[in-house]
Amino acid sequence: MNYLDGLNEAQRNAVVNIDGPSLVIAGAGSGKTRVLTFRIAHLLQKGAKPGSILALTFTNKAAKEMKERISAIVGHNTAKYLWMGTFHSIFARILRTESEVIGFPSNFTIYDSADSKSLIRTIIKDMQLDEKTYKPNVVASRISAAKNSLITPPAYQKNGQIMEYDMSIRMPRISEIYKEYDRRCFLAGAMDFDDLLLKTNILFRDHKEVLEKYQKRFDYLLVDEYQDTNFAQYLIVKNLAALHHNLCVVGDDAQSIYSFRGARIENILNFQKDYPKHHIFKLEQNYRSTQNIVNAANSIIAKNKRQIPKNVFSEKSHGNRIKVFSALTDNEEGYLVANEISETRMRQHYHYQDYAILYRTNAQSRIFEEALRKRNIPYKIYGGLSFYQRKEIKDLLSYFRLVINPKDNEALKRIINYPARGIGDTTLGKLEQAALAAGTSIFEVVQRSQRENPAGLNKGTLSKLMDFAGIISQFAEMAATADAYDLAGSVATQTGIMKDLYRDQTPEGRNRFDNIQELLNGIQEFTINAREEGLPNSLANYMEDVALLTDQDNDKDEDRDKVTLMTVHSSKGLEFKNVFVVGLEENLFPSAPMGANPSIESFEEERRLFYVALTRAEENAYLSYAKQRYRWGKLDFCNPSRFITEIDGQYLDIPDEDDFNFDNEPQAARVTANFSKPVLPGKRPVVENTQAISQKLVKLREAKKQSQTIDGDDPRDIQSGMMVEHQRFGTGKVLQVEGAFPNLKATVFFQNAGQKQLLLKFAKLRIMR
Ligand SMILES: Nc1ncnc2c1ncn2[C@@H]1O[C@H](COP(=O)(O)OP(=O)(O)OP(=O)(O)O)[C@@H](O)[C@H]1O
Ligand SMILES: [Mg+2]
Repeated sequence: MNYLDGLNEAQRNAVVNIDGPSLVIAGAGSGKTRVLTFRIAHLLQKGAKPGSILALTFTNKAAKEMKERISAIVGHNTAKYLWMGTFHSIFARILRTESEVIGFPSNFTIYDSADSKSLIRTIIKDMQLDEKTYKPNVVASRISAAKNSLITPPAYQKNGQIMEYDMSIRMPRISEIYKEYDRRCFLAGAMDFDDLLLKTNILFRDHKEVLEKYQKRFDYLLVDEYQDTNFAQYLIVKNLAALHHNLCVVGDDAQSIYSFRGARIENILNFQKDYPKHHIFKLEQNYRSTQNIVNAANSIIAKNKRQIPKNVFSEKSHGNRIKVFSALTDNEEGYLVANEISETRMRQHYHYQDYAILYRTNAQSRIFEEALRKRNIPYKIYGGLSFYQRKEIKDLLSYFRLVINPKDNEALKRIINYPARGIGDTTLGKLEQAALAAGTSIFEVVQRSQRENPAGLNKGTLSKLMDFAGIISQFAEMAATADAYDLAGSVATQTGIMKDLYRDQTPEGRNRFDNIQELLNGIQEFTINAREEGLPNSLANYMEDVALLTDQDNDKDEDRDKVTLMTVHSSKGLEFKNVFVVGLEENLFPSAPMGANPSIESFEEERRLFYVALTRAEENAYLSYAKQRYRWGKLDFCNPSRFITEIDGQYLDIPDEDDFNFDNEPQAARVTANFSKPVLPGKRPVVENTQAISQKLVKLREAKKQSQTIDGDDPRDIQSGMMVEHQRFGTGKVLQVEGAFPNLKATVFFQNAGQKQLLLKFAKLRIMR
């Protein structure tokens, strides 16, 4: 079959018109990524060289899948030469080749966000600022935002608006921290994630010959998820495409969800201005989801003011309505979801991998993990603390980093005394200060110590430092010839890390040991694969892959048939047969408005995020919320999210439908009307109004539940010490009853479900006599 047969007419047009700038703008699931994939295959069929095509995707996984599909059409030996990956991985690769002209070694380290924060914290301390005022997280995100807008330290200092803002948040010295941070990264031969884009821009700006080389190399540029590019990315693409103008971008303004990381929806809106001679392609048919899901998603995104009008329809079956789960507690929400997975999997022969649970914040995963574990449902989590961020893994990786780039100060600080070799914090502090004073790296000072002793250390310490420098140098020598696996294995054993972990026979200790084994297995696999592909297989090459992993990327083969747990942000571009969008409560999703005057933009972004979540579903979508939830260590009473009420009621399956009163919609309409008006300073009509409505809904439902009092005993009869039975949690003992009727609250310890706080009027407890 010809590959073009797998496309509809609009898609085919977008694939075969290969010359000049093209914009493919279309709703979720309409085949944008497919068009991009087939367009590349088509270019290759028309004789373009694979090495002249650059495709930028949002995750490495997306790039890999795209490459596999293209391989299936044109053959692996052609496809393997394509330049395909995330912005960060592609430009890291280019920087490795070109970095020397901007003063960085080609083996520069990529600092992850933990390294960046740790360095920022050190600088705050060295500047004798208070960490309570200068919160490292806030400083880090200010620096990151500046970099994504291509604002260098000198420009930062000169920018009145920025400086004023920093004053207003009482951190007037962020500009100095930024400057020092930049200097120390440079001394350490390190770039953080944002630098990969910033330094590429600097490279192209200051070295026209380098820019020209890549402009000539890439005849064709393609970008997926263009709506989430930031200014730094936008400018790189614009510069690279300036010679041939063969730039094809695909995106959906309704799915722009990364403004907090500097993404600019304008990039897609301005494409037409930037390239007056462009072609525009609109795709309208959604191939992913049932009609019910597509219609529901359309009904909610229509409420956003700022958008390019789009028509999206599905010709798949009508499908089921979207089920809404209303849970009493966050624990019950977990239970309901796990239960539904078990039941539908059995009944409809789904696999575990056909399910995804999507939440707004990583912290919500725990409840679902517990619920799934109780039912023996296998799952995998994306994001959060990844495998590579675990202490033992980071320790070993820090050795690798130091061996590859001895200037890497953050790595050195982590392992100079691990395993313990008697080099204390005071010594390290002295070394670091000596390095800063001399404008060099800590390792350099360590090496010089024997001759010059610049840090003024005693003999015993000096000899320990020499031993340390000796091992690192020995590995560095080995690195010149050894492959990744041999070198990694030597480091793990000869440093004593393996022995140290082996000695700890507690379950956690064994777990750590296993993790290191797992890491080494991964390195072995990398080494073998690279050798088979004829690609470089040094430890430096392996580390490059690890440094550039994104949230979606830590997928392993053994993870195949598992339920997926991830944030909505990381679900972008993916699809699952069954999707649970959970935690749909005001102030959670949509998240709590920021600052005193929440902007319309930020609400609209939350709505786009919800649109992304809903449109991941192919066959069934579920929405759930809890009325009580533990957040920040205390029990909160929650209102259902406005997003539930904003969906046209005909697409929903709500347990007690009349509570939500969709046929009679003046209230919901009022919410929308207010929503589109600017929010006046000091007034928050949007928030108050919806909350009032949500509260009303909850009250209506509560009243109804009370009038039904199924089975449960009168809450007033329940006393501490009694054995009680709960419909779902089973048998438990009442530990405490507090509050006044009708709002009596009990703490109950359930044999199988653990300790729970329950509002007795909902809990329907039966006293066991
Ligand atoms: N013409 C077609 N025939 C059959 N299946 C198609 C066709 N076009 C797209 N699909 C399928 O529809 C699904 C959605 O396509 P794709 O992921 O490319 O959409 P998208 O527009 O990139 O979505 P998103 O906005 O979520 O990134 C995929 O499973 C894809 O294979
Ligand atoms: Mg896509």
